[in-house]
Amino acid sequence: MRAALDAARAGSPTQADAEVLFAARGADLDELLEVASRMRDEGLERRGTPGVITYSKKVFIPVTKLCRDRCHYCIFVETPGGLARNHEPTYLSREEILDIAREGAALGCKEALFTLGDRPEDRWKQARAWLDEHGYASTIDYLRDMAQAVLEETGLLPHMNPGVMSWAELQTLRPVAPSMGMMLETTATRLWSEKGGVHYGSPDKDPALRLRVIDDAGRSRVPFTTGVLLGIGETDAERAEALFEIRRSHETFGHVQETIVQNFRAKPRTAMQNEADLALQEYIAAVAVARVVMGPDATIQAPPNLTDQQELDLLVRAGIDDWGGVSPLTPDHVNPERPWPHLDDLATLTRSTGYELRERLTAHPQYLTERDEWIDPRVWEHVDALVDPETHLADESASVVGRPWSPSPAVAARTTPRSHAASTHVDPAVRDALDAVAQAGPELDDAGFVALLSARGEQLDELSALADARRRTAVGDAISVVVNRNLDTGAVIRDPRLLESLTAEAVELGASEVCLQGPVPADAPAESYLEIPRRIKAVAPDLHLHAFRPAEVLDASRRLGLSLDETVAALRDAGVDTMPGTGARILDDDVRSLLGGGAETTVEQWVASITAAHRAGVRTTSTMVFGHVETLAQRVAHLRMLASIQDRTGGFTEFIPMPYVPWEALPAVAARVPDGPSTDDERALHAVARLMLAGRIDHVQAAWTKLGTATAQRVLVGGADDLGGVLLDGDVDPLAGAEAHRQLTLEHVSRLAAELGRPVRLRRTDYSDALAPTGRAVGTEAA
Ligand SMILES: O=c1nc2n(C[C@H](O)[C@H](O)[C@H](O)CO)c3cc(O)ccc3cc-2c(=O)[nH]1
Ligand SMILES: C[C@H]1O[C@@H](n2cnc3c(N)ncnc32)[C@H](O)[C@@H]1O
Ligand code: MET
Ligand code: SF4
Repeated sequence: MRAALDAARAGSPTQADAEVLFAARGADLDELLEVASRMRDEGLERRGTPGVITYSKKVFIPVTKLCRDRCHYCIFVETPGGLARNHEPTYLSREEILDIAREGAALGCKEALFTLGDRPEDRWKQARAWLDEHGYASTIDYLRDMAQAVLEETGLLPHMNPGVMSWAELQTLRPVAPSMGMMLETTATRLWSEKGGVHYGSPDKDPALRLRVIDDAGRSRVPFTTGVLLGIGETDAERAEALFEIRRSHETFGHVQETIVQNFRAKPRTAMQNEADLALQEYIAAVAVARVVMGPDATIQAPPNLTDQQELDLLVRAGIDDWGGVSPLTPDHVNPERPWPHLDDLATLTRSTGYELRERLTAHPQYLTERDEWIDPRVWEHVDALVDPETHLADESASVVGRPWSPSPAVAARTTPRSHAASTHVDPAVRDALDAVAQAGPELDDAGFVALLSARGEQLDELSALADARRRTAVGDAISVVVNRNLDTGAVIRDPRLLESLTAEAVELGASEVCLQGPVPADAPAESYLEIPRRIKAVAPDLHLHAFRPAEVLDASRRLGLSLDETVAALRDAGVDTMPGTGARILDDDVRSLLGGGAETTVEQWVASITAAHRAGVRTTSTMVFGHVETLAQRVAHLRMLASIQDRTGGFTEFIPMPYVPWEALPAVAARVPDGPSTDDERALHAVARLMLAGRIDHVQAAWTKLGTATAQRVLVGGADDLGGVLLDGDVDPLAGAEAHRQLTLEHVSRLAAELGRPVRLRRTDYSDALAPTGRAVGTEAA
């Protein structure tokens, strides 16, 4: 205990320290509280809000109480029979939802908390029937529509808490909600997998699945609320593990805006009705442990209705800086027997502990100051209307009224007033380059293109518009997409039957392409490079095979003892149709060695294998990874090099700009370069690529797995024309592809295009038209 307290004081408790600290009592607990308090104060000081404890004035909207899970502690969940007995609806109607939100707005509430059961349509035919009757494919689709209605009709900001969300569902909800959340609850898998555990029989409570949702929210740049639920059968070691998992995800993605430490309250009529509530000392210690694990810059939230009022001061001593959502109107439907304290009482109580109660918005200040990255442009205007521009907390005097919601992120971004400085920022070099490129197109000199890459504000909008016009002339208005699946070369070699079943499934799902990623492992025969394509073609002769990057072509050439030309010809004859031109990074050897730690192919090698492919009649994509250590001039030089290869070979099908993503980089690189490029940078690069490559490479792809779908849409109206592949996961082995879990459905693609007022074109890998797939799963998302 002594060592653990010292480690906490020094700001570096290990997971083992944390485990010990949960048991602090008496003088040890006093010391822990003091350390946690000090840490919280240090963080508040750094954020410029010393002595402030926040809350969000909210209404609670229980959209549906049906749920496919059956958590033993939950009193919120209902069966269709139970709903009928209570005269409660299957889903709250649009009018019921708007009534709650309107009444909340009148009381000054600024958050609409949508909390509901997980995917009820998968378990209850009544839920499925209700959605069908109202024209919704899923609960999540209904939720998106209702959040949009709340924004338009009332101005409240939605916070989404619908349980487990897929990557695509996160993308679906992001345009209507500045923040979302899902409690991790616990990492104790046994509570889920073993009979008798509180999560037994609840598919959405698999800790591995929940951790993936939390990570996916980070990848999607969604300000995210999560936390632990204590007292449901977990041990101190498991509590420590859960907190460290939340910390790990936040250290990777930077998105955990608050960590809730929620104490289980025993409920009547649940399987756990006879379990004791968590003892006060134990709970207080756990809150303090959460603070010392998450650190001074984190927000630690404890709900003020789950602890008795006369004991709330202990939570403040334990290091919280937030009370979460508090409602002057609606009950906490998850804990309906525990009313929230009156806001005046909460303010008085907070003041008596030496702190000031202040209202915040559903997204926390640090995410609102970087709204381009964290907040979808479609809710900027709604957020701007309620935020205090100094503190980025709530403007408590703002009037909460509905505002129009534009389906297009590009339109929303253009029409939301920018700060004065941003919109009037005029760079004379950019002005000259814009004028020149409008005349000269790709003939503009390098310095001109470098200037364009730094365009911002209205000048960036002008650049995007120029590129958009050039795109329209080159390829028309359709947004193209290919139905494909990724396969990991190593995975299909390790399991000898996987390749055939994944290929057959791809055909059945309606894919026109499979893409093999990664090298043949060193301990497998080099001939696998030829055998895998042959086996794929034996199962599916019409499937397009997109396989082997330059790094793999080089590896195959070395191991097969063939020249590059011979290698490519052999791969082609074995069934390879086209090759991914990935691994180009920035075509500059200094930059490459900085990024790859020496393991990277050289520029010469990359170019040699690409041009060998082109000579053999095998077309390739071309790529770039930007926004790390390279200069703007190096970006321009990279594009020039691709253009000159294309002038010689004509072998590139498209250009795919990929923003640098720190969490996919080598740890040493991520430590050096902790952030990816800004959205402005991404828009400028796509526009410049379109202008520089005009007449040479017709297609510029929006890499949605890396950009996120909102930024993908913005670059699709700023030079790009293609969405790449939908990346089906399938059911046989959903983890078989490198970008597993990040899949688009064709429905989702249609919606993204429709929001931009553009048609979709299904293409094959070579950009010829593809037949509409008849596959069973392309239109719907695998659950
Ligand atoms: O009233 C409640 N609000 C809950 N909230 C909402 C929370 O009070 C606020 O809405 C957030 O702090 C955002 O402002 C949650 C939000 C999440 O993202 C995840 C879990 C919860 C849990 C609860 C809860 O049990 N009761
Ligand atoms: C909204 C959040 O509330 C938590 N939750 C659900 N039931 C209870 C309960 N009886 N006591 C405390 N928290 C609960 C879950 O973790 C859920 O994610
Ligand atoms: N069902 C979701 C979950 O458990 C939402 C909160 S519980 C009512 O995460
Ligand atoms: S806690 Fe959430 S997932 Fe579990 S039964 Fe209740 S509503 Fe469903």
